[in-house]
Amino acid sequence: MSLCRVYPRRLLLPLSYRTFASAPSPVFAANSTSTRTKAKRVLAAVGCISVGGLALYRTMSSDTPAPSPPKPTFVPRPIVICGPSGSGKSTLLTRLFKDYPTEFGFSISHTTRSPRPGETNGKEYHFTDRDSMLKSISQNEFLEHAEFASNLYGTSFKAVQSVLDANKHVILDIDVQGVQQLQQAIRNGKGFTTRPLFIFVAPPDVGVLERRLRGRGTENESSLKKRLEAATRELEWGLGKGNVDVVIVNEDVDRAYEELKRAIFGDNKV
Ligand SMILES: Nc1ncnc2c1ncn2[C@@H]1O[C@H](COP(=O)(O)OP(=O)(O)OP(=O)(O)O)[C@@H](O)[C@H]1O
Repeated sequence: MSLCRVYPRRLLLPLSYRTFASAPSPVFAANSTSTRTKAKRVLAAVGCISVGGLALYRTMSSDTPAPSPPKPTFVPRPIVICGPSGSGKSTLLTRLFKDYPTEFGFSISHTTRSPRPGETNGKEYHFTDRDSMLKSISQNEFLEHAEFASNLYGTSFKAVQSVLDANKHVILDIDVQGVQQLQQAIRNGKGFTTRPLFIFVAPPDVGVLERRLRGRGTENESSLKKRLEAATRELEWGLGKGNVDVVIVNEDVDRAYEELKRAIFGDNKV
């Protein structure tokens, strides 16, 4: 289903680098009653209404007070950032959260990987063990989950909800497998609906990616190899036509950050 058939143009965010040729339909999966209930809460909070199994973003009503400048104005919408490990997602998001502390909230993923030096449980990730995570997944507590470099990663409904409860636009930093899973569920049209903005952050090339990952000093040779192998597949997918809404090539970080803001705010960025 074409995105533009579902959404009147005025409801779409301004995007740079649009690749809408086969953009996923804006349907959000929920596969159990309890999951559907949670999904309903999530969707209600992001300002979506369900129309015939599809979602339309609620526009600002006329009595909604206009945001006072210089704050950016944009339709509330989940933002999904993905891209190879080391491409610079965290670097860009750290800037965004610093510059817009009240607008955005990070959906804190769960992972079974060990914390890196400086990471705190409940801040960068909810660090957990495989058995607990598998149990939660089987109880439909996760919006998406995937295995990457021998560790599980996932986004719980609760993590998304807690950002929405704080009245912030939710940002998900998830790996490509998680995005593919989310998009597949969306295409299956199982139930409740929302359509995130999908942004792919790419390195200039894999050689640069390797140097950055080595420079970060967080990987051993084995995990580095897995990340680089995955990167090749992920790049093929991310740069493929229509898989995401926006591609940002992070060569110069300042320029990449400008592109990120343009993708999110259009021309309304401060
Ligand atoms: N444009 C850039 N130029 C040079 N170095 C960069 C640039 N962007 C990011 N880096 C550096 O590259 C390394 C990887 O960046 P970052 O940790 O943000 O990647 P990531 O995509 O969040 O990785 P992961 O998915 O593994 O968390 C960091 O050391 C960061 O400082």
